[in-house]
Amino acid sequence: MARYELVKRSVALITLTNPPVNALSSAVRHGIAKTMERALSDPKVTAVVICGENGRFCGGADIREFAGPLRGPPLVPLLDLIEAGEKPVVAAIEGVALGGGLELALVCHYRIAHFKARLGLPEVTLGILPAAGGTQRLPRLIGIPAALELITTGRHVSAQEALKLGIVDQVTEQNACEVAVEFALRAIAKPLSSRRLSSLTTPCPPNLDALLEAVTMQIQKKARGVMAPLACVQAVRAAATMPYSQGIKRESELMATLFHSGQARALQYCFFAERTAGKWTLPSGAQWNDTKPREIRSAAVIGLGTMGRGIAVSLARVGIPVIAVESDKKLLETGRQMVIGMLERDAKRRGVSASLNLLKFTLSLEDLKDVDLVIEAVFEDMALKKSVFRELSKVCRPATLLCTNTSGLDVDALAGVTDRPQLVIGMHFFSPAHVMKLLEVVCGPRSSSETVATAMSLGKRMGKVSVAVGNCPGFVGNRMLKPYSDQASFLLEEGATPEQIDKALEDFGFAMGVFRMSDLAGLDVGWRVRKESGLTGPDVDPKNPPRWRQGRKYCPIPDMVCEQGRFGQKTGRGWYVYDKPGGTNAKPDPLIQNLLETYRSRYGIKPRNITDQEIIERCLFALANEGFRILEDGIAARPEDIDVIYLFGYGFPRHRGGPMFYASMVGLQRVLERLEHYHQAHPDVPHLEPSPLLKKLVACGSPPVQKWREHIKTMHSHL
Ligand SMILES: CC(C)(COP(=O)(O)OP(=O)(O)OC[C@H]1O[C@@H](n2cnc3c(N)ncnc32)[C@H](O)[C@@H]1OP(=O)(O)O)[C@@H](O)C(=O)NCCC(=O)NCCSC(=O)/C=C/CCCCCCCCCCCCC(=O)O
Repeated sequence: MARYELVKRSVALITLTNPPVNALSSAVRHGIAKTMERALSDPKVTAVVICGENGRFCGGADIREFAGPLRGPPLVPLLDLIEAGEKPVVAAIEGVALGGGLELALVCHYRIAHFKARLGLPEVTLGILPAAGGTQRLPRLIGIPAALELITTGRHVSAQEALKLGIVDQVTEQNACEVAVEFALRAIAKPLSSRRLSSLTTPCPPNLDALLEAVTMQIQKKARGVMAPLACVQAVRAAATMPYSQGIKRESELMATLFHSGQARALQYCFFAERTAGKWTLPSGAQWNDTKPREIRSAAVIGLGTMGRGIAVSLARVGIPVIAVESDKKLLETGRQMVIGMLERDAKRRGVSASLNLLKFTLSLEDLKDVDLVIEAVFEDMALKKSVFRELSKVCRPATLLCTNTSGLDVDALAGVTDRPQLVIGMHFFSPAHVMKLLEVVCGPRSSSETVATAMSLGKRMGKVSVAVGNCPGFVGNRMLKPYSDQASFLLEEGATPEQIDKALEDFGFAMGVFRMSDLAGLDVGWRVRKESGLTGPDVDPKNPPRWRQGRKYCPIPDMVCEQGRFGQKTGRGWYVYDKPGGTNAKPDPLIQNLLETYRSRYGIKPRNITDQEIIERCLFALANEGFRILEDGIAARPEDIDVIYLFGYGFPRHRGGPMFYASMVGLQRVLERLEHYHQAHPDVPHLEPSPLLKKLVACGSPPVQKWREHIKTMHSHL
């Protein structure tokens, strides 16, 4: 796990060999300990270079080991030993030096980085802190403000920024290993004491307390309830106020508070879930690693509304020529200006030039005859979409992939009007499409494996986290949203207020509660969908009981809010009132309070006191309950896929792991009991009846989330 060679007759070259990222597993730590001992004790060796195999220095501690008992040599004494050695040690950083990888580099006396390398201490994103001396050595090297920023955010820096900050000594465009060996030979005669970071005094700003206080407040505002960044601040404070020997103890105490925490487990689960989500499998057996995607050299986007614009920008900025189509001249011109503006701003932010030459705008679908792939992003109306797909089927060459950006309509019905149903697939982007990372790739029953592979690979190329899902109304994300927001509406009926529900959800960790989020998205969107599905509006039979639709209890309060022209932020009024249309400062509105009181008295509902616990349980357990049904129906292949969709598309707090992981952390038995309790208390409220899969998992002893698949794999898959 660490190779040893003698190069240039006197330099010991130690190569970490644990592909793909040379993580510091127990075996690698053993390897480092053994090879370092050999290098330090061999009189022929005058200097040491440490590098990583396959052009990657080291991706840090082996995160998979955190779940089990800790074995092998502990990192801190091993790293202290390297730093204390009397022979110069040079880190040759290629690829990445992250977490424990950077901490390893920090105990080397010199650091040479390849110009493409990235460095950072991302432990905070895994719910822990850089506990191999990183919180003590980095501040000593680059000062408190810069170290605090890197450690509390986990941000990666480029080699060039690392050089400016003083993290590395040299950046090279050549082979970093060879440069490091030459560097090591020159370092032999130089004294090492000033290169041992643990022996340095941390350069301290005069306003240390104020700085730490400001950063703490910033963290509390941005990452409410998240523990790791706050522990990082305390560890950095120790670097500023204590000698290394005490600081490292404080670092380890703080690590002990985080290491086994639910937040650390959730965040580490998210890390792996995100990577698992890209590994799709179809019922045919075709999967991500045996199906070659087609190369997409050109694309088209139909419709330049909010979604279409964002999609066009997402394609063009990764170098794909895009033809954008609108139905009339005025809309085309507005869309053109918007797309160009967005692309220019995006390029400016990234410090690159805007690829405007890749864009073409047209009114004619005929211009799409030669493109490799089309993404339809017209109004969410089945008849309109069908007419577009019929037309595309006529004008595009037979091999063109036809994708729809519907947020919930039947992808197979669209495939059915084309001459190539196997090349039709859903690509459900989230708004704003050039910003949001999530892409639901909706596989119809007739989508070919090559089509799935191509859509998934295009998503990755656009920097999206792509998840393959099956075809059903609302797919995964929007299907689950309904039980969640329905519970919130029923809670309003029963006595809660929008601000109380939002506060409970925001205290749980959501950036915005369900009502603030609806105000942001626009209440008219859901109203239109409800009208189209006959839940409200003129199509409802007047003899229908007012709070009953399609055989279920129905809460009409959201419709009543819309009937008053309150469409959310854009109209200055929705569930809240705003200082102006488009304003963002949400204030509770007495008119909504009146509306709720009038409604309750009209239907003889006696408002009751609703606790935050009930809000969280009813909204989130109903959400997860629908997730279990989605797994049963084979619409999502694994709970990880659902969680990734909720993390990246719906702002589910990452430190809670996603709705399915959260349910497993609460305990499936408890979730089942609470759903049964609420279902008994409110038998007519939909979505509270526990799903068969939840009951089955509890009956099987509540296996961990990674094992649920074993209990559902025999079920029918729509994927
Ligand atoms: C940028 C990357 C490195 C590479 O990205 P990319 O090229 O896109 O590749 P990926 O798809 O992401 O990854 C490829 C596969 O590699 C797996 N992987 C990646 N990194 C790791 C890792 N660090 N460990 C394990 N596995 C890893 C990944 O899952 C992929 O696998 P697969 O192909 O899907 O199967 C990118 O991967 C990346 O960003 N990686 C993570 C970098 C990171 O976050 N590093 C920090 C890790 S944590 C760390 O280093 C901590 C250091 C402190 C050490 C503390 C020691 C423990 C002390 C314990 C104290 C306990 C107190 C207890 C108290 C008590 O019990 O009493």
